[in-house]
Amino acid sequence: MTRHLQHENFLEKQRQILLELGNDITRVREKNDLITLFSKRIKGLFYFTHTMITLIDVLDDTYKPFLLDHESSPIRTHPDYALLVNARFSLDEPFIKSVLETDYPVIFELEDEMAHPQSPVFLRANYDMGVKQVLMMKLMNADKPIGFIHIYSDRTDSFTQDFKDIIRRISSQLSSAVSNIIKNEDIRKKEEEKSFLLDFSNDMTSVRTKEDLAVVVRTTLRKLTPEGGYVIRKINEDDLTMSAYVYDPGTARGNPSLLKEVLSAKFPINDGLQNRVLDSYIPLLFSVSREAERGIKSKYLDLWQDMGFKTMVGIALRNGNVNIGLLWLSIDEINIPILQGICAQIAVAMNNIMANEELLRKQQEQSFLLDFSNDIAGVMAKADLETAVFKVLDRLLNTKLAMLRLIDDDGQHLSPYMFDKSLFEGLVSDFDKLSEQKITTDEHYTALVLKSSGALVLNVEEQMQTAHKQYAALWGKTGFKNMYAAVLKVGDQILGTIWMLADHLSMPLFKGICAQISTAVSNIKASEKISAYRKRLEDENDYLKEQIRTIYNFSEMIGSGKQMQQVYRLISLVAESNSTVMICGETGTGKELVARAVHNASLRKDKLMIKLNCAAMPANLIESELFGHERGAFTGAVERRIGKFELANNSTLFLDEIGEMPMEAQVKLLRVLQEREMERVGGKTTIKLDVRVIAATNRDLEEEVRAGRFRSDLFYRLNVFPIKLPPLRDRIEDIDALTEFFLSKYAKTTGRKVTRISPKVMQQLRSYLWPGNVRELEHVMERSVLLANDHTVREIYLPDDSIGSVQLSELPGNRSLEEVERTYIIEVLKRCSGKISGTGGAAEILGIPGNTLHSKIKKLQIHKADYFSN
Ligand SMILES: Nc1ncnc2c1ncn2[C@@H]1O[C@H](COP(=O)(O)OP(=O)(O)OP(=O)(O)O)[C@@H](O)[C@H]1O
Repeated sequence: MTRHLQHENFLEKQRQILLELGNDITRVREKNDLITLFSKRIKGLFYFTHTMITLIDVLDDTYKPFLLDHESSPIRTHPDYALLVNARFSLDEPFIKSVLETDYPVIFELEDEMAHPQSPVFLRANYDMGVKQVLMMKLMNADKPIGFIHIYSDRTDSFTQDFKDIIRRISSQLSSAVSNIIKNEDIRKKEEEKSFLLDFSNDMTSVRTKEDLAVVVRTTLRKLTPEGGYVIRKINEDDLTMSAYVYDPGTARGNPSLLKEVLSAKFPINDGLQNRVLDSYIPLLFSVSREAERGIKSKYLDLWQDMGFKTMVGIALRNGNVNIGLLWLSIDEINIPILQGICAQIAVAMNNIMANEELLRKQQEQSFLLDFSNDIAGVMAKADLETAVFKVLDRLLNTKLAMLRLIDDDGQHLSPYMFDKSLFEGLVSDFDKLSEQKITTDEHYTALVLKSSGALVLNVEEQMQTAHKQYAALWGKTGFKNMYAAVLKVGDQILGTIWMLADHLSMPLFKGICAQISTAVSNIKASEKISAYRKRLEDENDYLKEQIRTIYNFSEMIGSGKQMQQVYRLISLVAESNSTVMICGETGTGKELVARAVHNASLRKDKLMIKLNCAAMPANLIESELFGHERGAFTGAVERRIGKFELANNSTLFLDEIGEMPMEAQVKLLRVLQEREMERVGGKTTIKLDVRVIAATNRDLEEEVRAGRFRSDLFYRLNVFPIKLPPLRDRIEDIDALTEFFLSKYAKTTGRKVTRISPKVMQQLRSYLWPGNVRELEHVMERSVLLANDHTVREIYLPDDSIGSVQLSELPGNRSLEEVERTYIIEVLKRCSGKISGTGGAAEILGIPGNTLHSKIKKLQIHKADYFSN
């Protein structure tokens, strides 16, 4: 075959191969097919060992392997092969620059290149594996270099002019094929990103809690970086620091105590690293070692180094424009859209979780406060408050009552009221002494809390650095981080201050607890005041009872004559029984005294005897007086009133002047005496009674019964144990003793030193008839003591000397007592010009109540004509 023919054949073959290569290139879908097909076809024409296509990255002025002809590459057994495949090579060195400068293929002898240290390392690897030459040509797209085709040969004469021509001719086809592959890869990558984010977004819809979030984020990030670790840090309430929120150290193994420390620490936002992430709108990639070299001292950097994380990407987590935290992820390569997509969704989820947590916290706080309010509602004593407070603090966990101080009555001082003794046990030797101290409202911390809006929180460590560290030093010893203080007040009234130690306490919860303690303290104080007041009343009551007992002492009944001896005997007999006693006797004979003597000698003596004067009550009121009434029982009954019967329950009811009781009331009284129970007027409930009744009258009740003015059945009910008191004129033997008794009694009460009575006066006293009985004698003596000029009573002032003496001298021995009384009353009435009661009235002179005089007038049938006639 001629040379020419040979050449023609070669050209034909070349055309054929180039045509096939063109077809191949248009069909290529898988990027590595391109290089293998290319190699195969070209190898049909020329000799070479292997080829490679590298791509330029304009972002960092590098180029990196893109398509590799693995199978035929002699360097695939080279120890650095794996590194080289993933390496990036600088565009800023003479070797590659010479390729970029020309539109033609360039051939290099590797032997020569080994002399240039700047030449890319892949040349050295090829050289090491016996490669001698390399043909390089840039690949262009739209007038811009996008990469290079490398063809290597282990011979020195492979790259002939024909070879170079062919490469130059197919370079544009190769370029567009590479561009297409890049475009396709881009599209596929975007689709993958989309479906990745879609999957993530689907997973995120089920996230409700921090724990859910941790699971979804871990699964997703593992897909991006199977071995990487991450931490999501949340900005703390102080807006100055960040703490770990959700994390996963990945497969890295680090120092566990360092990990624990970093996870529980608060890191300042402005640490030179985190602030850069928060300020950036795109994810930032950091080299851990470079940042450490730059002088960033954060502990988490030490941890990353310890865990072997080389590069970390930081992405801000934002809600709208507000930073809420950041994500640190250990990863080598960053895919900005994916990371931004993930972080946007994490931020939304975190926001929802935090809102949920806040809602839950509020609900928990409310139910907590409700429980506390139930516990504290009925508290009326300090001990109960103490129990309730310690119980609530126990439930709060790690919160202690350091001190509750109350403002003294002077408004200037505060005294300790309550505190947790166990808190300071063993910390201060003389805490008891310290806790007893009163402080003033000017004391630094007290003034601080009083000036506050109601509550404040003090950082113990910070306070220990201040000039006022006396208390802070003590707080510091307890180990708690914060002191929570509040003013205890109800309305505008400040009651005191409260101090609680805790590491963390929700302010709304603390305020809620303090408000309830305030109410309880105020209730306790009020209740203590009421108790003190009641105690005083009880003491006064005891004193009064004692007084009454002394005044009306059984033993102070004067008179030891035969008749009075009999009376005493009857009193002793009946006292201890519960029998109804009926005391009869003229006015002033001492019926009430006897009634009290019976009561005081009875088992009911510790209770007050209740007295009702039946004559002094209008008939229409006596019923309500006896039985009480309900509100609205009748016009004027504006509120419920307790009647004498109810008051006398378990004691004695003394019904004085029973003979004057109106008939209607007599019926009601009878019913109570029979049934021992009653209802209030207008009331529906029956009240059981245990009342001992003592009645007294100066009327002849049997006569009253006969005359139809007193119910016989009631009379028999009352007249169970009658005691009849003799008139004074029938027991002249007692007059001396009584006179002596009243003399000393009134000398004492008036402060006059009157000690004796002249024999003349004594004689007068003995001979007087004493219509007003002992009461009259008592009054006479009271007046006489006041009028005496020296130590001796030399004159007495009887109502009217003339009456007494005249009557005495004129008294015929055969007149009945009634007649004498009648004459005497008529005389007195005459002197008073018919005036019966009131000042200067006959009743006053006679020393008897007006009603008694009225009854006597009626009984003795004294008519106006008798005393108005002359
Ligand atoms: N035996 C006595 N010893 C000392 N004081 C007496 C004695 N009897 C009566 N008195 C005194 O006389 C006064 C009148 O007594 P009291 O009120 O008990 O009489 P009364 O019979 O109930 O009178 P009236 O029927 O008017 O109610 C009282 O101050 C009482 O202390």
